[in-house]
Amino acid sequence: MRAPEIRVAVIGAGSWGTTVASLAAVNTPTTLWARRGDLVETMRSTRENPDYLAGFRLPDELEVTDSMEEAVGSADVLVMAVPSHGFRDIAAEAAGSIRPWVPVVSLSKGLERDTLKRMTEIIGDEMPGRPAGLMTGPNLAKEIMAGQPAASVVAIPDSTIAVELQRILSQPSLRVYTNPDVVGCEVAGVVKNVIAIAAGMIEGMEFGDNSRATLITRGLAEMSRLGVAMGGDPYTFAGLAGMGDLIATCSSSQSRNNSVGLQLGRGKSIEEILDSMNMVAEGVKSSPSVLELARRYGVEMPITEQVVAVCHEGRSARDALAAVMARSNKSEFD
Ligand SMILES: NC(=O)C1=CN([C@@H]2O[C@H](COP(=O)(O)OP(=O)(O)OC[C@H]3O[C@@H](n4cnc5c(N)ncnc54)[C@H](O)[C@@H]3O)[C@@H](O)[C@H]2O)C=CC1
Ligand SMILES: O=C(CO)COP(=O)(O)O
Repeated sequence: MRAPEIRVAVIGAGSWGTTVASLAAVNTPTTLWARRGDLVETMRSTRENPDYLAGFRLPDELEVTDSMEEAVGSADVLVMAVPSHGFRDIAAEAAGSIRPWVPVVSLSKGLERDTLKRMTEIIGDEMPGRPAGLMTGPNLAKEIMAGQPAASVVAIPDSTIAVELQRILSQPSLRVYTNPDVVGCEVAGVVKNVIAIAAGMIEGMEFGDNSRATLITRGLAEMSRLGVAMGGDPYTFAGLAGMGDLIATCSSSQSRNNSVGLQLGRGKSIEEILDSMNMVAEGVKSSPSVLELARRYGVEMPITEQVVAVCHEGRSARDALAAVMARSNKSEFD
């Protein structure tokens, strides 16, 4: 049953923003904001987002606009679906229209390049005083849009808001769990993209299941080390936001991060790969920021180190693999 009292605005009409707006629209009045007026016109007339989700019908209830004031001015919940590199500018723009009490939920799995800030920290800077949280988990947009069974996590400190967001975003095919650990969930979403690039490289070099399982497990160790050092709950990394999303992204040919890694593993240059994509692979830009955080918090992240070397310093995937394999002997839990 619809709950007309809560109005949702989703800012950013890429594949994930369009998907989450479509989920919410079935439960409650929802407006999707896109930067480009031509895309808004196309979505209105065809009920499809051909640039990012071709072939999927948008629910009739979903409203679309390119007016920030129209989308945000009357919203009771603001969902930010903009990639991390544009997040602050768009948050600042939305801040001009948002009402003072409205919770803000980030969907983005990246860090701000120069400040190393998480998206909820940017929300705190640009829209101070609003409750800030995120939605994350193993959620490849097209599978969610297709109604395949899956689960997500909503992380926000206020449990009343968390339960309301859970209600608005849930579907018969999507179970939404709550988790109060904002830092852990957010760090997990960022680091899994970096590890997924490495998983793609493994596949691109034509290694098999043992190699991928090793990479995922050691990637989880890196993610947990950094997340716990930053104040996250260790259990978060064994959950949907951590292990769940890591497995999905490291195993899926639909993942953009995995696909970048696959092509790197086959010997393509990073410039060539990025030039051919109209979508965002957050791990490329956030890997140096993750490494800087690791140094700041005094934790080792050897896989991340190699992803940075391949994506930004011209190292080959084979040399990167050789470097991690040649590390000194360790205990599994060091
Ligand atoms: N696609 C997916 O399956 C999932 C994506 N995410 C995260 O959601 C965030 C958004 O990604 P997608 O929706 O996949 O995007 P996308 O890759 O499908 O499309 C990019 C979107 O970002 C917009 N954009 C690009 N540069 C921008 C800028 N400088 N300022 C404002 N907008 C800009 C484009 O207009 C477009 O709407 C990312 O952080 C991603 O990690 C999270 C979960 C699932
Ligand atoms: O975050 C995602 C799945 O949970 C999407 O991953 P990619 O950005 O690599 O496509």
